[in-house]
Amino acid sequence: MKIVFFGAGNMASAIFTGMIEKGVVKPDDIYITSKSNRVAAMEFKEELGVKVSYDDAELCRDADYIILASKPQNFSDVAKRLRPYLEKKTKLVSVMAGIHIAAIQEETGMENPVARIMPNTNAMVQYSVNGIAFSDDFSDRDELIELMASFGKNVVVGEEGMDNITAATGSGPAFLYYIYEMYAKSLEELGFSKEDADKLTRNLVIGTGKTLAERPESFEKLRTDITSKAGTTEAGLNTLSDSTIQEIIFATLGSARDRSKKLSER
Ligand SMILES: NC(=O)C1=CN([C@@H]2O[C@H](COP(=O)(O)OP(=O)(O)OC[C@H]3O[C@@H](n4cnc5c(N)ncnc54)[C@H](OP(=O)(O)O)[C@@H]3O)[C@@H](O)[C@H]2O)C=CC1
Ligand SMILES: O=C(O)[C@@H]1CCC=N1
Repeated sequence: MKIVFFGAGNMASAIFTGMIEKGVVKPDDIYITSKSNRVAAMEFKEELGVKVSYDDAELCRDADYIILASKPQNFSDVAKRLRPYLEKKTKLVSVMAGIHIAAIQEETGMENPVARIMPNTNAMVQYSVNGIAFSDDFSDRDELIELMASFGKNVVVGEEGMDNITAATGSGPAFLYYIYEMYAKSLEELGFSKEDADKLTRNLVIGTGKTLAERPESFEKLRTDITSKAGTTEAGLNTLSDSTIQEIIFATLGSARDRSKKLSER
């Protein structure tokens, strides 16, 4: 198997590190290339044993998958690198937000099979949530689904579902980090030192995440288990649910989804 990453940034490295750590591909099967940051690429070569190349003919030769992992605005440059050498049998897998399958086929000029995937940075700890949408001619879908299962849980959607997935779980970790940031800031306001506020918030989140991983009960049940009649949790929740938190979250996801749609207007 030969998997080539065009882009070796946050998302690409989260994916190939996840795949290698789970052992579904050998480091030797992975080629990476970047635009200009050769130092970062060489560090991955040293740490993980992946291959680094800037020879586009070598990269494209006999590739099973080419992963498009640049920013959407750099895609035209990537397509320019691919066009002279891309082979018809190679499947393209795009991580880029908001670029449609048809646009990828048009820019690369070959109409290769394309899958759009939308993971998140939790791929680094093998806990991504991945949306996947396939072009009609994409064969052997299970192989890609299995590769992606090495770094997260998969949800196959139609291409029209990708804008929502991008908002919900692609950008999702950033929304949650922002909430944790505000939680820690509030702990500082209560009087904790910055260091303790960070430690308390971080471990609260880790512990809650581990509980969710182990207990299948609904969010509501887990919440009510903690809420004593006329106790502290109830008092806090009365304030939390009085405010417009669901509306704020819904509006946040809506803005992210709309931006994903806008990015696809090329
Ligand atoms: N970050 C996230 O949480 C998520 C990101 N995505 C998507 O993943 C994609 C990448 O994002 P992210 O990893 O954060 O971005 P980064 O900026 O971290 O990485 C972008 C990479 O693309 C490389 N690149 C740019 N131009 C070219 C080129 N012409 N040829 C080859 N490589 C090139 C860059 O190389 P160099 O460093 O040399 O410039 C860099 O390695 C985006 O399209 C984004 O929509 C999807 C899900 C989640
Ligand atoms: O912010 C972005 O556009 C990308 C897509 C999802 C997460 N990061």
